[in-house]
Amino acid sequence: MEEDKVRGKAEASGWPARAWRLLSAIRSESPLIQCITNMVSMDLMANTLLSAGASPAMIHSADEIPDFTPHARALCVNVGTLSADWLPAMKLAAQFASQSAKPWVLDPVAAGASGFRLKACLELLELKPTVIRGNASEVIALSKASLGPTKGVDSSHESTDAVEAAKSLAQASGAIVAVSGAVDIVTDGERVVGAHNGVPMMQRITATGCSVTALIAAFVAVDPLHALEATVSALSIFGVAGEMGMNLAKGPASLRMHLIDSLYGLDDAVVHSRVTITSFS
Ligand SMILES: Nc1ncnc2c1ncn2[C@@H]1O[C@H](COP(=O)(O)OP(=O)(O)OP(=O)(O)O)[C@@H](O)[C@H]1O
Ligand SMILES: Cc1ncsc1CCO
Ligand SMILES: [Mg+2]
Repeated sequence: MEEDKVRGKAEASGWPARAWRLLSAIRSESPLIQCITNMVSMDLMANTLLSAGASPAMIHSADEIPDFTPHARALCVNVGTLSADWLPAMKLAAQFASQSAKPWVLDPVAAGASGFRLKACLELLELKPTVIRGNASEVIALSKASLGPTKGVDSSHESTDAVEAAKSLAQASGAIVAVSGAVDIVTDGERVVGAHNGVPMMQRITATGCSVTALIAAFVAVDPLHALEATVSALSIFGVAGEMGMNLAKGPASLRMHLIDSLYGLDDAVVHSRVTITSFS
């Protein structure tokens, strides 16, 4: 009943139509998305982008960035398996994106887990990401610029614990900040919007967070002037794919497969009936 009310409110706001329009734009335009990401996530991230209709390229060598990055419609930078030799390429690609006013999205994986990682994330923040997407612990660590109680790449907090941290990070950085969790929170520092889709089993598949960050890059690529709306749409669509996939899954491994199939097969009717996005302020 409560859920019906939330869905009704979301429907009235036009979010499902917007999410469907953006997914359709990705399918028709097939934007090229450059991903510099961790080694765990490469496969799921590339397959997530392909199943949504985008064109992924996992190109991370600094030697290639001057030639390649100008051709990408958006860039995704993820520090999950960071080492000192990868950081300069991440920065170079972010600089190219920023200079050419192309959207780029930062995933600050385990930002509070070590001083090296936190410093790297803070340096990347200086290069003005369009969107930052992390779990609650990552957003809290980045917002406070301090090491945190950490379970490594997994969150020790709920997304709703990180609303104030997300708002202050958005204000300080100028980026849209997204916090994934049971409710995905998205803010520009003033407005706060939530996407209520997804299933808890998505946390049991490694790199679903990384993959939705890349999906955000694809959504922002097709609507760069509305980064908040594109970000929350991507999170909701990925969550809907998880919900549809869960209907067929027996556990995390089959959910991984069915989530990708469901993302590929999403249609107007499913998007309109399931996308649940509400404003918090
Ligand atoms: N309790 C939950 N209920 C519904 N969906 C969830 C829940 N927790 C996470 N999700 C969804 O799972 C996806 C991954 O979010 P999560 O917060 O686990 O990212 P993450 O910690 O960065 O993951 P990773 O580092 O493995 O990539 C998001 O799409 C999010 O909406
Ligand atoms: C498990 C893991 N370790 C470093 S990155 C990564 C993928 C999820 O963030
Ligand atoms: Mg993550």
